[in-house]
Amino acid sequence: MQTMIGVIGGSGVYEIDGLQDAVWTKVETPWGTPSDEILVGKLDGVAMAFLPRHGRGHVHSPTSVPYRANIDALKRLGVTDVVSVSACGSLREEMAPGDFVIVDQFIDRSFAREKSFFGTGCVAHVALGKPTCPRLSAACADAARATGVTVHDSGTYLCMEGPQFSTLAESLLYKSWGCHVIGMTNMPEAKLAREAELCYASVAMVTDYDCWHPHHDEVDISAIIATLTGNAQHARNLVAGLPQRLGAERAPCPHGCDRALDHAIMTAPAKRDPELLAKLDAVAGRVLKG
Ligand SMILES: CSC[C@H]1O[C@H](OP(=O)(O)O)[C@H](O)[C@@H]1O
Ligand SMILES: Nc1ncnc2[nH]cnc12
Repeated sequence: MQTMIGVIGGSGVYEIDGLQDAVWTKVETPWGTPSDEILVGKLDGVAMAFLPRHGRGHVHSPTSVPYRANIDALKRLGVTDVVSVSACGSLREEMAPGDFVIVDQFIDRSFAREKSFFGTGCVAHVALGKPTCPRLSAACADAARATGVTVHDSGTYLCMEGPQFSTLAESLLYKSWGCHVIGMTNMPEAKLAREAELCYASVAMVTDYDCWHPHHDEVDISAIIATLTGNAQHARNLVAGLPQRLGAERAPCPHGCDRALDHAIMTAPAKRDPELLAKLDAVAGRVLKG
C-alpha cells in the first residue's frame, strides 16, 4: 500500500511548503463540505494532502469546523496517516511557549459537535484506549526534534468547547486532572480518524500558559499569534521531514489503527440502514463491502 500523509493545519498554519504538482482540490462528502479545498501533491516522492482546519483566512470556529467532512474527505482522497498540527495552551511549567508536545491522550470536554460517523441504523464502537498512533507519533517527534525545537514525547490534551478561553477555576481543575495542554479542536477529530481507520498523530505547539500561571498574564490572542508566527515555520519544517521518515511504501499499522472497524460494528446486517451505509462508503467501505 502507498503512504499518503494528510496534514491538518491549525491556527497559524494555513499553507505548507514545497509540495510538488500541488493542486487545491475541491472534495464534497456525504457529511458536508470540508473546511476548505485540500492541497494535494507530492513531497519527496510521497503523496500528501494539506487541509487548513479553520479554512484559509480562519473562517471556522472550533465548534463550526466540519470535523466529519474533513476526515471523510482525507480518507476519500486516499490518506493513510493524519498529522494534526495545533496551537495549545500549557498546563505545566515545563511545557513552555515555543515547545512542541506529541499528544498521546485526550480528555474530551467538547459538547456541541457531531462525534461519530455511526449512529441509528449502523452502530459501531471503536477502541480508543490509545487514541493516537505510536508509529506516526514517533515519526512526528523525530521530525520535530530535527527542526531544533524542544519536544515533549507525550502529553494529555484537554479539549474544551471554546471559543472563550478557560476560567481560572477550569484551568486549575484540568491541571489537577493531570492534563498537560489545552486546546479546542483535537476532539472529535481524533475519534473520527480512528473510526475512519486512519493513523492519527497530534503535534501541539504551545503558545501560552493558559490563565493558571501566577507569573504570566491571562491568555491574550496577540501574544498567541506572536508565538504562533515563530512556531509556524517549525511546523512546516516538521511536515517536510515526514516523507523521509514514513516512506512511500506503507506496511500495515502495527498498532491496528487501519483495522479499527474489524470488530466494531454491532448492527445486524439485515437491520442496517441503506442510507447511512451509503454515507459510510469511504469511512467504512473496507468492512461494509465484504
Ligand atoms: C489561536 S488560539 C485558539 C484556537 O487555536 C487552536 O486551534 P487549532 O487547534 O486549530 O490550532 C485552539 O484549539 C483554538 O481553536
Ligand atoms: N490557552 C488555550 N486554551 C485553549 N485553546 C488554546 N489554543 C491556544 N492556547 C489555548
